Amino acid sequence: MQILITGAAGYIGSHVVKQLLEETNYEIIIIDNLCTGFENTIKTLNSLDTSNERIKFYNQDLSIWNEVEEVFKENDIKEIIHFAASLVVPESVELPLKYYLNNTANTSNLVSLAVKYGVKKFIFSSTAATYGEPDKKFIPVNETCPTSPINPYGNSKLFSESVIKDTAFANDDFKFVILRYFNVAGADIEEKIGQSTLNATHLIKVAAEAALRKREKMAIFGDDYDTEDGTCIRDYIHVQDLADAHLKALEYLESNPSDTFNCGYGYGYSVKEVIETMKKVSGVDFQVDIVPRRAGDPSTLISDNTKIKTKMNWVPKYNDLELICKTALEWEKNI
Ligand SMILES: NC(=O)c1ccc[n+]([C@@H]2O[C@H](COP(=O)([O-])OP(=O)(O)OC[C@H]3O[C@@H](n4cnc5c(N)ncnc54)[C@H](O)[C@@H]3O)[C@@H](O)[C@H]2O)c1
Ligand SMILES: O=c1ccn([C@@H]2O[C@H](COP(=O)(O)OP(=O)(O)O[C@H]3O[C@H](CO)[C@H](O)[C@H](O)[C@H]3O)[C@@H](O)[C@H]2O)c(=O)[nH]1
Repeated sequence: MQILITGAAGYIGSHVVKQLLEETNYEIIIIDNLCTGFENTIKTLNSLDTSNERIKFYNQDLSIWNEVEEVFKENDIKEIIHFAASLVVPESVELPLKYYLNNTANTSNLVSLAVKYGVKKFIFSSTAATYGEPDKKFIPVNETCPTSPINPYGNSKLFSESVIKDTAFANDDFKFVILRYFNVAGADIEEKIGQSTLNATHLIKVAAEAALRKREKMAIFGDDYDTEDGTCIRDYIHVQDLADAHLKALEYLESNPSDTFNCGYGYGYSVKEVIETMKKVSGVDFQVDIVPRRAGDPSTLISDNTKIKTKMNWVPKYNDLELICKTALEWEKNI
Protein backbone atom coordinates (compact mmCIF):
# COMPACT_ATOMS: atom_id res chain seq x y z
CA MET A 1 0.00 0.00 0.00
CA GLN A 2 1.36 3.40 -0.98
CA ILE A 3 0.84 6.56 1.04
CA LEU A 4 1.82 10.07 -0.05
CA ILE A 5 3.26 12.29 2.67
CA THR A 6 3.75 15.94 1.72
CA GLY A 7 6.15 17.98 3.87
CA ALA A 8 7.90 14.94 5.38
CA ALA A 9 11.31 16.65 5.33
CA GLY A 10 9.88 18.98 7.98
CA TYR A 11 9.33 18.69 11.70
CA ILE A 12 6.00 16.91 12.23
CA GLY A 13 5.95 14.99 8.94
CA SER A 14 9.31 13.37 9.67
CA HIS A 15 8.09 12.11 13.06
CA VAL A 16 5.03 10.60 11.37
CA VAL A 17 7.18 8.88 8.73
CA LYS A 18 9.36 7.41 11.48
CA GLN A 19 6.27 5.94 13.16
CA LEU A 20 4.90 4.67 9.83
CA LEU A 21 8.23 2.89 9.21
CA GLU A 22 8.17 1.36 12.69
CA GLU A 23 4.52 0.39 12.96
CA THR A 24 3.14 -0.21 9.44
CA ASN A 25 4.09 -1.69 6.07
CA TYR A 26 3.30 1.35 3.92
CA GLU A 27 5.48 2.32 0.99
CA ILE A 28 6.02 6.01 1.59
CA ILE A 29 6.06 8.55 -1.24
CA ILE A 30 7.38 11.92 -0.04
CA ILE A 31 6.87 15.26 -1.78
CA ASP A 32 8.83 18.15 -0.29
CA ASN A 33 10.53 21.17 -1.86
CA LEU A 34 12.86 21.61 1.15
CA CYS A 35 11.80 25.25 1.60
CA THR A 36 11.76 24.76 5.38
CA GLY A 37 12.54 21.03 5.48
CA PHE A 38 15.93 19.34 5.18
CA GLU A 39 17.55 16.81 2.86
CA ASN A 40 19.35 15.48 5.94
CA THR A 41 16.01 14.58 7.50
CA ILE A 42 15.18 12.53 4.39
CA LYS A 43 18.60 10.83 4.73
CA THR A 44 17.86 10.01 8.37
CA LEU A 45 14.44 8.60 7.44
CA ASN A 46 16.10 6.51 4.73
CA SER A 47 18.58 5.20 7.29
CA LEU A 48 15.65 4.10 9.49
CA ASP A 49 14.16 2.16 6.58
CA THR A 50 15.86 -1.19 7.09
CA SER A 51 14.47 -2.57 3.81
CA ASN A 52 15.94 0.38 1.88
CA GLU A 53 12.97 0.37 -0.44
CA ARG A 54 10.03 1.82 1.44
CA ILE A 55 10.74 5.53 0.86
CA LYS A 56 10.63 7.39 -2.44
CA PHE A 57 11.50 11.10 -2.25
CA TYR A 58 10.43 13.73 -4.79
CA ASN A 59 12.12 17.10 -4.32
CA GLN A 60 9.05 18.81 -5.72
CA ASP A 61 7.17 22.06 -5.17
CA LEU A 62 3.43 21.47 -4.74
CA SER A 63 2.71 24.66 -6.67
CA ILE A 64 3.98 23.10 -9.92
CA TRP A 65 0.77 21.23 -10.41
CA ASN A 66 1.56 19.33 -13.62
CA GLU A 67 4.73 17.89 -12.04
CA VAL A 68 2.80 16.84 -8.94
CA GLU A 69 0.39 15.01 -11.23
CA GLU A 70 3.34 13.01 -12.61
CA VAL A 71 3.93 11.69 -9.08
CA PHE A 72 0.36 10.37 -9.04
CA LYS A 73 0.84 8.79 -12.49
CA GLU A 74 4.09 7.08 -11.45
CA ASN A 75 2.66 5.62 -8.25
CA ASP A 76 -0.55 4.07 -6.94
CA ILE A 77 -1.38 6.51 -4.17
CA LYS A 78 -4.56 5.73 -2.25
CA GLU A 79 -3.86 7.58 0.99
CA ILE A 80 -2.38 11.02 1.71
CA ILE A 81 -1.17 12.87 4.77
CA HIS A 82 -0.76 16.52 3.82
CA PHE A 83 1.69 18.47 6.02
CA ALA A 84 3.36 20.81 3.52
CA ALA A 85 2.45 24.41 4.30
CA SER A 86 3.70 27.78 5.48
CA LEU A 87 3.02 28.18 9.18
CA VAL A 88 4.48 31.23 10.87
CA VAL A 89 1.63 33.33 12.25
CA PRO A 90 3.35 36.77 12.20
CA GLU A 91 4.76 36.14 8.71
CA SER A 92 1.22 35.39 7.52
CA VAL A 93 0.17 38.86 8.67
CA GLU A 94 2.99 40.41 6.58
CA LEU A 95 2.69 38.10 3.57
CA PRO A 96 -0.91 36.88 3.39
CA LEU A 97 -0.75 35.79 -0.25
CA LYS A 98 2.16 33.46 0.46
CA TYR A 99 -0.21 31.68 2.86
CA TYR A 100 -3.29 31.61 0.63
CA LEU A 101 -1.18 30.29 -2.27
CA ASN A 102 0.95 27.74 -0.43
CA ASN A 103 -1.76 26.58 1.93
CA THR A 104 -5.15 27.04 0.29
CA ALA A 105 -4.33 26.94 -3.45
CA ASN A 106 -1.84 24.06 -3.21
CA THR A 107 -4.18 22.06 -0.96
CA SER A 108 -7.01 22.60 -3.45
CA ASN A 109 -4.87 21.25 -6.25
CA LEU A 110 -3.71 18.29 -4.22
CA VAL A 111 -7.32 17.45 -3.33
CA SER A 112 -8.34 17.66 -6.98
CA LEU A 113 -5.53 15.24 -7.93
CA ALA A 114 -6.53 13.00 -5.03
CA VAL A 115 -10.06 12.72 -6.39
CA LYS A 116 -8.84 12.26 -9.98
CA TYR A 117 -6.52 9.40 -8.96
CA GLY A 118 -8.94 7.63 -6.61
CA VAL A 119 -7.42 8.52 -3.22
CA LYS A 120 -9.58 7.09 -0.42
CA LYS A 121 -8.13 8.70 2.71
CA PHE A 122 -6.88 12.27 3.16
CA ILE A 123 -5.42 13.35 6.51
CA PHE A 124 -4.97 17.10 6.81
CA SER A 125 -2.77 19.16 9.16
CA SER A 126 -4.99 21.93 10.40
CA THR A 127 -4.52 24.16 13.37
CA ALA A 128 -5.99 25.63 16.52
CA ALA A 129 -5.51 28.96 14.74
CA THR A 130 -8.81 28.21 12.95
CA TYR A 131 -10.61 29.01 16.23
CA GLY A 132 -9.13 32.50 16.39
CA GLU A 133 -9.60 34.10 19.78
CA PRO A 134 -12.28 31.87 21.34
CA ASP A 135 -14.69 33.44 23.78
CA LYS A 136 -13.90 32.45 27.39
CA LYS A 137 -17.09 30.38 27.55
CA PHE A 138 -15.65 28.10 24.82
CA ILE A 139 -12.36 27.33 26.60
CA PRO A 140 -11.26 24.56 26.38
CA VAL A 141 -12.42 24.62 22.75
CA ASN A 142 -14.13 21.62 21.25
CA GLU A 143 -14.61 20.96 17.56
CA THR A 144 -18.05 22.61 17.47
CA CYS A 145 -16.70 25.91 18.77
CA PRO A 146 -17.19 28.67 16.14
CA THR A 147 -14.18 29.08 13.84
CA SER A 148 -13.09 32.66 13.40
CA PRO A 149 -9.37 33.01 12.61
CA ILE A 150 -7.62 36.25 13.53
CA ASN A 151 -4.70 35.86 11.14
CA PRO A 152 -4.19 34.87 7.48
CA TYR A 153 -2.48 31.59 8.49
CA GLY A 154 -5.63 30.46 10.32
CA ASN A 155 -7.83 31.62 7.45
CA SER A 156 -5.71 29.81 4.87
CA LYS A 157 -6.10 26.57 6.83
CA LEU A 158 -9.84 27.06 7.46
CA PHE A 159 -10.41 27.63 3.72
CA SER A 160 -8.43 24.43 3.06
CA GLU A 161 -10.69 22.59 5.49
CA SER A 162 -13.72 23.77 3.47
CA VAL A 163 -12.14 22.58 0.22
CA ILE A 164 -11.61 19.14 1.75
CA LYS A 165 -15.07 18.90 3.38
CA ASP A 166 -16.99 20.09 0.30
CA THR A 167 -15.02 17.69 -1.90
CA ALA A 168 -15.81 14.76 0.40
CA PHE A 169 -19.48 15.75 0.45
CA ALA A 170 -19.56 15.50 -3.35
CA ASN A 171 -17.37 12.37 -3.66
CA ASP A 172 -18.39 9.36 -1.57
CA ASP A 173 -15.08 7.53 -2.03
CA PHE A 174 -12.94 10.41 -0.75
CA LYS A 175 -12.78 10.45 3.05
CA PHE A 176 -10.87 12.81 5.32
CA VAL A 177 -9.68 13.37 8.83
CA ILE A 178 -8.86 16.97 9.68
CA LEU A 179 -6.52 17.22 12.68
CA ARG A 180 -6.46 20.61 14.36
CA TYR A 181 -3.10 20.68 16.10
CA PHE A 182 -2.54 22.88 19.10
CA ASN A 183 1.10 23.86 19.84
CA VAL A 184 3.40 21.08 18.76
CA ALA A 185 6.75 20.78 20.53
CA GLY A 186 9.49 18.43 21.69
CA ALA A 187 11.41 15.82 19.74
CA ASP A 188 11.70 12.09 19.16
CA ILE A 189 12.52 10.38 22.46
CA GLU A 190 15.20 8.31 20.67
CA GLU A 191 16.73 11.60 19.42
CA LYS A 192 16.82 10.42 15.81
CA ILE A 193 14.79 13.37 14.57
CA GLY A 194 13.54 16.71 15.88
CA GLN A 195 12.77 20.27 14.91
CA SER A 196 15.57 21.79 12.83
CA THR A 197 13.65 24.82 11.49
CA LEU A 198 15.93 27.75 10.68
CA ASN A 199 15.13 31.15 12.24
CA ALA A 200 12.62 29.38 14.46
CA THR A 201 9.79 31.37 15.97
CA HIS A 202 8.16 28.60 18.05
CA LEU A 203 8.40 29.32 21.77
CA ILE A 204 9.87 26.03 23.01
CA LYS A 205 12.48 25.83 20.28
CA VAL A 206 13.46 29.48 20.82
CA ALA A 207 13.78 28.84 24.57
CA ALA A 208 15.93 25.74 23.92
CA GLU A 209 18.21 27.83 21.68
CA ALA A 210 18.48 30.49 24.41
CA ALA A 211 19.31 27.82 27.02
CA LEU A 212 22.12 26.55 24.80
CA ARG A 213 23.43 30.09 24.21
CA LYS A 214 22.64 29.85 20.50
CA ARG A 215 20.80 33.12 21.15
CA GLU A 216 22.00 35.77 23.51
CA LYS A 217 18.47 36.24 24.93
CA MET A 218 14.82 35.82 24.09
CA ALA A 219 11.64 37.89 24.34
CA ILE A 220 8.16 37.46 25.75
CA PHE A 221 5.72 39.03 23.31
CA GLY A 222 3.40 40.87 25.66
CA ASP A 223 2.65 40.46 29.38
CA ASP A 224 -0.56 42.49 29.32
CA TYR A 225 -2.97 39.76 28.18
CA ASP A 226 -6.05 38.89 30.19
CA THR A 227 -4.44 35.80 31.75
CA GLU A 228 -3.16 35.01 35.24
CA ASP A 229 0.44 36.14 34.65
CA GLY A 230 -0.36 38.38 31.65
CA THR A 231 1.32 36.12 29.05
CA CYS A 232 -0.41 33.99 26.41
CA ILE A 233 -1.60 30.49 27.21
CA ARG A 234 -1.14 27.54 24.85
CA ASP A 235 -1.71 23.79 24.92
CA TYR A 236 1.65 22.15 24.10
CA ILE A 237 1.50 18.64 22.63
CA HIS A 238 4.53 16.36 22.24
CA VAL A 239 5.24 15.64 18.60
CA GLN A 240 5.25 11.84 19.08
CA ASP A 241 1.75 11.85 20.58
CA LEU A 242 0.66 13.97 17.63
CA ALA A 243 2.34 11.57 15.19
CA ASP A 244 0.43 8.72 16.79
CA ALA A 245 -2.86 10.57 16.15
CA HIS A 246 -2.10 10.38 12.39
CA LEU A 247 -1.66 6.60 12.50
CA LYS A 248 -4.88 6.37 14.51
CA ALA A 249 -6.64 8.57 11.92
CA LEU A 250 -5.66 6.20 9.07
CA GLU A 251 -7.07 3.26 11.04
CA TYR A 252 -10.18 5.22 12.02
CA LEU A 253 -11.10 5.88 8.38
CA GLU A 254 -11.18 2.13 7.66
CA SER A 255 -14.62 1.91 9.24
CA ASN A 256 -15.73 5.41 10.21
CA PRO A 257 -16.91 8.54 8.41
CA SER A 258 -14.87 11.67 7.75
CA ASP A 259 -14.46 13.98 10.74
CA THR A 260 -12.47 16.77 12.43
CA PHE A 261 -10.49 16.33 15.66
CA ASN A 262 -8.56 18.56 18.04
CA CYS A 263 -5.05 17.39 18.96
CA GLY A 264 -3.90 18.74 22.28
CA TYR A 265 -3.68 17.71 25.93
CA GLY A 266 -6.51 19.87 27.25
CA TYR A 267 -4.25 21.89 29.51
CA GLY A 268 -2.64 25.30 28.98
CA TYR A 269 0.67 26.80 30.08
CA SER A 270 1.60 30.47 29.97
CA VAL A 271 4.65 31.72 28.07
CA LYS A 272 6.29 32.52 31.42
CA GLU A 273 5.64 28.98 32.72
CA VAL A 274 7.16 27.46 29.57
CA ILE A 275 10.29 29.61 29.87
CA GLU A 276 10.65 28.76 33.58
CA THR A 277 10.35 25.06 32.71
CA MET A 278 13.07 25.33 30.05
CA LYS A 279 15.30 27.13 32.57
CA LYS A 280 14.67 24.37 35.09
CA VAL A 281 15.39 21.41 32.79
CA SER A 282 18.46 23.07 31.26
CA GLY A 283 19.80 24.54 34.49
CA VAL A 284 20.53 27.78 32.57
CA ASP A 285 19.14 31.18 33.58
CA PHE A 286 19.07 32.94 30.19
CA GLN A 287 17.98 36.55 29.65
CA VAL A 288 14.30 37.17 28.85
CA ASP A 289 13.01 40.61 27.84
CA ILE A 290 9.39 41.69 27.89
CA VAL A 291 8.50 43.33 24.57
CA PRO A 292 5.18 44.45 23.01
CA ARG A 293 2.60 41.97 21.74
CA ARG A 294 3.24 40.14 18.46
CA ALA A 295 0.69 40.61 15.65
CA GLY A 296 -1.93 37.88 15.29
CA ASP A 297 -1.53 36.21 18.71
CA PRO A 298 -4.72 35.09 20.51
CA SER A 299 -4.42 35.18 24.31
CA THR A 300 -5.57 31.65 25.19
CA LEU A 301 -5.85 28.41 23.18
CA ILE A 302 -6.59 25.17 25.02
CA SER A 303 -8.09 22.08 23.42
CA ASP A 304 -10.96 19.92 24.51
CA ASN A 305 -9.58 16.54 23.40
CA THR A 306 -12.55 14.38 24.44
CA LYS A 307 -13.50 13.57 20.85
CA ILE A 308 -10.16 12.16 19.68
CA LYS A 309 -9.76 10.20 22.90
CA THR A 310 -13.18 8.60 22.71
CA LYS A 311 -13.65 8.15 18.96
CA MET A 312 -10.07 7.19 17.99
CA ASN A 313 -8.97 5.73 21.27
CA TRP A 314 -5.98 8.08 21.23
CA VAL A 315 -3.98 7.78 24.45
CA PRO A 316 -1.26 10.41 24.92
CA LYS A 317 1.99 9.12 26.44
CA TYR A 318 4.16 12.22 26.78
CA ASN A 319 1.81 14.69 28.49
CA ASP A 320 4.53 16.38 30.53
CA LEU A 321 5.87 19.88 29.87
CA GLU A 322 9.26 19.07 31.44
CA LEU A 323 9.66 16.07 29.12
CA ILE A 324 8.62 18.16 26.12
CA CYS A 325 11.20 20.83 26.99
CA LYS A 326 13.87 18.22 27.73
CA THR A 327 13.45 16.40 24.40
CA ALA A 328 13.48 19.75 22.54
CA LEU A 329 16.68 20.68 24.39
CA GLU A 330 18.40 17.32 23.74
CA TRP A 331 17.60 17.60 20.04
CA GLU A 332 18.85 21.18 19.96
CA LYS A 333 22.22 19.97 21.29
CA ASN A 334 22.51 17.67 18.24
CA ILE A 335 22.10 20.30 15.56
N1 LIG B 1 4.42 23.24 14.35
C1 LIG B 1 3.25 23.55 14.91
O1 LIG B 1 3.15 23.95 16.09
C2 LIG B 1 1.98 23.38 14.11
C3 LIG B 1 0.76 23.65 14.74
C4 LIG B 1 -0.41 23.49 14.02
C5 LIG B 1 -0.40 23.04 12.71
N2 LIG B 1 0.80 22.77 12.11
C6 LIG B 1 0.77 22.30 10.72
O2 LIG B 1 1.57 21.13 10.61
C7 LIG B 1 2.15 21.04 9.31
C8 LIG B 1 3.63 20.73 9.42
O3 LIG B 1 4.25 21.74 10.17
P1 LIG B 1 5.78 21.63 10.66
O4 LIG B 1 5.85 22.27 11.99
O5 LIG B 1 6.26 20.25 10.48
O6 LIG B 1 6.48 22.60 9.62
P2 LIG B 1 7.82 22.44 8.76
O7 LIG B 1 8.07 23.76 8.14
O8 LIG B 1 8.90 21.82 9.56
O9 LIG B 1 7.36 21.40 7.65
C9 LIG B 1 6.67 21.78 6.47
C10 LIG B 1 7.31 21.01 5.33
O10 LIG B 1 6.58 21.31 4.12
C11 LIG B 1 7.51 21.60 3.08
N3 LIG B 1 6.81 22.50 2.14
C12 LIG B 1 6.28 23.71 2.41
N4 LIG B 1 5.73 24.23 1.29
C13 LIG B 1 5.90 23.32 0.30
C14 LIG B 1 5.55 23.27 -1.08
N5 LIG B 1 4.93 24.29 -1.68
N6 LIG B 1 5.88 22.15 -1.79
C15 LIG B 1 6.51 21.12 -1.20
N7 LIG B 1 6.88 21.11 0.10
C16 LIG B 1 6.58 22.20 0.84
C17 LIG B 1 8.69 22.24 3.77
O11 LIG B 1 9.90 22.15 3.03
C18 LIG B 1 8.77 21.42 5.08
O12 LIG B 1 9.57 20.29 4.94
C19 LIG B 1 1.79 22.35 8.62
O13 LIG B 1 0.70 22.11 7.76
C20 LIG B 1 1.39 23.27 9.76
O14 LIG B 1 0.44 24.24 9.33
C21 LIG B 1 1.99 22.94 12.77
O1 LIG C 1 10.17 33.99 21.16
C1 LIG C 1 8.97 33.85 21.44
C2 LIG C 1 8.13 32.96 20.73
C3 LIG C 1 6.80 32.89 21.08
N1 LIG C 1 6.31 33.61 22.10
C4 LIG C 1 4.89 33.49 22.49
O2 LIG C 1 4.63 32.11 22.74
C5 LIG C 1 3.30 31.76 22.34
C6 LIG C 1 3.36 30.61 21.37
O3 LIG C 1 3.95 31.08 20.15
P1 LIG C 1 4.47 30.09 19.01
O4 LIG C 1 5.07 30.94 17.95
O5 LIG C 1 5.29 29.01 19.60
O6 LIG C 1 3.14 29.40 18.49
P2 LIG C 1 1.77 30.03 18.00
O7 LIG C 1 0.77 29.80 19.11
O8 LIG C 1 1.91 31.41 17.50
O9 LIG C 1 1.42 29.14 16.74
C7 LIG C 1 1.64 27.73 16.71
O10 LIG C 1 0.50 27.05 17.12
C8 LIG C 1 -0.65 27.42 16.44
C9 LIG C 1 -1.77 26.60 17.01
O11 LIG C 1 -2.03 26.98 18.34
C10 LIG C 1 -0.47 27.28 14.94
O12 LIG C 1 -0.91 26.08 14.44
C11 LIG C 1 0.91 27.58 14.39
O13 LIG C 1 1.21 26.82 13.23
C12 LIG C 1 2.00 27.32 15.30
O14 LIG C 1 3.11 28.07 14.84
C13 LIG C 1 2.70 33.04 21.74
O15 LIG C 1 1.97 33.68 22.70
C14 LIG C 1 3.92 33.90 21.39
O16 LIG C 1 3.68 35.27 21.42
C15 LIG C 1 7.11 34.49 22.81
O17 LIG C 1 6.65 35.17 23.72
N2 LIG C 1 8.43 34.57 22.46
